[in-house]
Amino acid sequence: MGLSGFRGTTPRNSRAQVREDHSCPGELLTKQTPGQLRRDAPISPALMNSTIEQASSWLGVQIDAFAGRNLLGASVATAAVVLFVYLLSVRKATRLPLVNPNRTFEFSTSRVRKEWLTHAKQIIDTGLRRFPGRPFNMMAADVGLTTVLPPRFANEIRNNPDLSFVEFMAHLFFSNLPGFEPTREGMFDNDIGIVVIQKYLTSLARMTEPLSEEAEFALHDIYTDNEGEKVPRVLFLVKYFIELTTSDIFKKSDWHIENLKNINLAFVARLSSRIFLGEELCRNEEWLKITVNYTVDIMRAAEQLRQVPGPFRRMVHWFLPEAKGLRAEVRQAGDIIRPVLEKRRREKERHRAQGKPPVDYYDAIEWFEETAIEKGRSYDPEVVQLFLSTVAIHTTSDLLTVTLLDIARNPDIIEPLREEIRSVVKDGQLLKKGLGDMKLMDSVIKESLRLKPIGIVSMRRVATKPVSLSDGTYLPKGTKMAVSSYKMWDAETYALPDTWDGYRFLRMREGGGHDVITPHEALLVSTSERHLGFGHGKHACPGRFFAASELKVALAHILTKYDIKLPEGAEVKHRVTGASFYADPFAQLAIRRRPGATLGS
Ligand code: HEM
Repeated sequence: MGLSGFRGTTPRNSRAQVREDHSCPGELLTKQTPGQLRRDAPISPALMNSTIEQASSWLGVQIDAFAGRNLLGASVATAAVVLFVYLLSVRKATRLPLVNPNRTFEFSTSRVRKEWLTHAKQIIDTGLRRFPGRPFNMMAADVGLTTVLPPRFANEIRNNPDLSFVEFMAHLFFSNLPGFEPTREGMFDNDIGIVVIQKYLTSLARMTEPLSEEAEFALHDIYTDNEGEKVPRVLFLVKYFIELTTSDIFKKSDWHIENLKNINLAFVARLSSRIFLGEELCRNEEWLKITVNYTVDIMRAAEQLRQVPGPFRRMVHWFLPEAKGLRAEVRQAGDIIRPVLEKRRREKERHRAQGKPPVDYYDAIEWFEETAIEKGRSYDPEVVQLFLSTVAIHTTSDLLTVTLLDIARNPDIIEPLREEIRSVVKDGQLLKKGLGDMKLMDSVIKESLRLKPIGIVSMRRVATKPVSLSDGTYLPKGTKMAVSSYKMWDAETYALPDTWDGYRFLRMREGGGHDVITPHEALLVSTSERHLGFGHGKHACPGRFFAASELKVALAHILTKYDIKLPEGAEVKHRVTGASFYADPFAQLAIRRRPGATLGS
């Protein structure tokens, strides 16, 4: 994709630019100057190919190419030098103890990797216990050998320009393959995706009203106005008759039970889409399906591709059903978004010609367009929108689910929360200032994120240059690393760390409590090594301000309009898979519309 001279939306046929040569897959990703990344520039093989598998596949391709020209001897010598340098760096990296090594005579890491998927938390806990306060290595199923840093290193590494989130993501997903483009979008400092989040999705004053309006509509559709059990009409009549004639054996239940994760995904997709795509598209069923499914599908496709040896991935992805599905979703997203964008462009043109002021659209379709014009670059509207979907929808709905479950398990907090909501809603309206004044709600969400962040580690990075830590640990170029999140559950940091306490961060904010956090750190959007729920430092989540507002709007509507409780005997079991930590996908919530209730009533 050319970067000079704005050419509007990238034409369809130029979207999937797959390089057909056999050069190192890492060539598409590199640093331009410290802190400023760009694509399309060459990169040394050793930088990206940090696993033996990738290094040997790259060498294999080079040898084939040279052999064809009778230069086998020279290429083998070159290969030997590259391999030697590579092995040297691996040796240095492996000087750190490995917490989950292979058994004797076990030559493949497949058992260890499988075990990591189901027991990563225990593996990391073992490492933290065996090597207290010191970095150690673990073999991870997703990106291979990973150095785990204790939380005390979070501050030290947080703004290090030689530790790249970009390259970590490139390892995790296959960003250079068609269908995966959205995972590439946010990776570069000058990408319009990041710019739009930082510039527009942080100015929340105008956003509160449309979010709140959409919450009203979406709850009606998704949480429903149902004040009673969903019963087929005929059965209902039978029941009604029996009720009239007998006692209350069939007494109509006024609660309905829902899979919380599913309804929250649908709800958050609606709210987010209102801001990302505007009123016209935010209720488009096809789009809503894609915005929810694409993230899950990309994970599945990446998982499948990880099973394929490096050199074959560029070919295999064309036939892999999961990767085909991704390409179809990107195409469909384009079919939905491009006509709207084109219509707006024509309208702008007409207004310009007639000397009228442009229509004031307030959504990310418009912000991407403006930012692309400012930067003089072309872009794919569906790719940038799917980028937003991947970073925003599942993360936010996961936290909404966890928070609602925590509230349902601690029902004493419901009335104080409703009281707070009542105090900030003015004339039935929720404004940005009101969100800021929801201090108990802020504390409640932060507490739920503390106990169940999206990962058991945070700040996953790749070293783009050798890095030495303050304790003398040497991290060679290519080292993949993560910071342990254990301080979020540590008794030295938080009193009764395993207990959900909705008031915890409110007390800290007001300067009380025994916990060692400063009042500023107690805010939901603040990050620190003691709360890595949104990461920390240069790559801390830039969408957290938007997410915090969206969650407060969502919860204000839900809690004032619905009664909620856990179904009888229900147990909530959040899940850890590898380094990811998910809200219980089967958790159910009993919901009942509060008759006549409106926002803030
Ligand atoms: C409750 C919801 C969310 C949670 C828990 C969450 C969490 C995170 C975490 C843990 C990181 C990694 C930070 C690091 O490694 O230091 C991250 C990165 C990121 N998040 Fe979020 N996030 C949420 C919502 C959002 C939303 C709504 C957006 C966009 C609108 C967003 C955009 C991003 C982006 C673009 C990055 C990468 C930052 C970079 O490359 O520098 N997130 N998020």
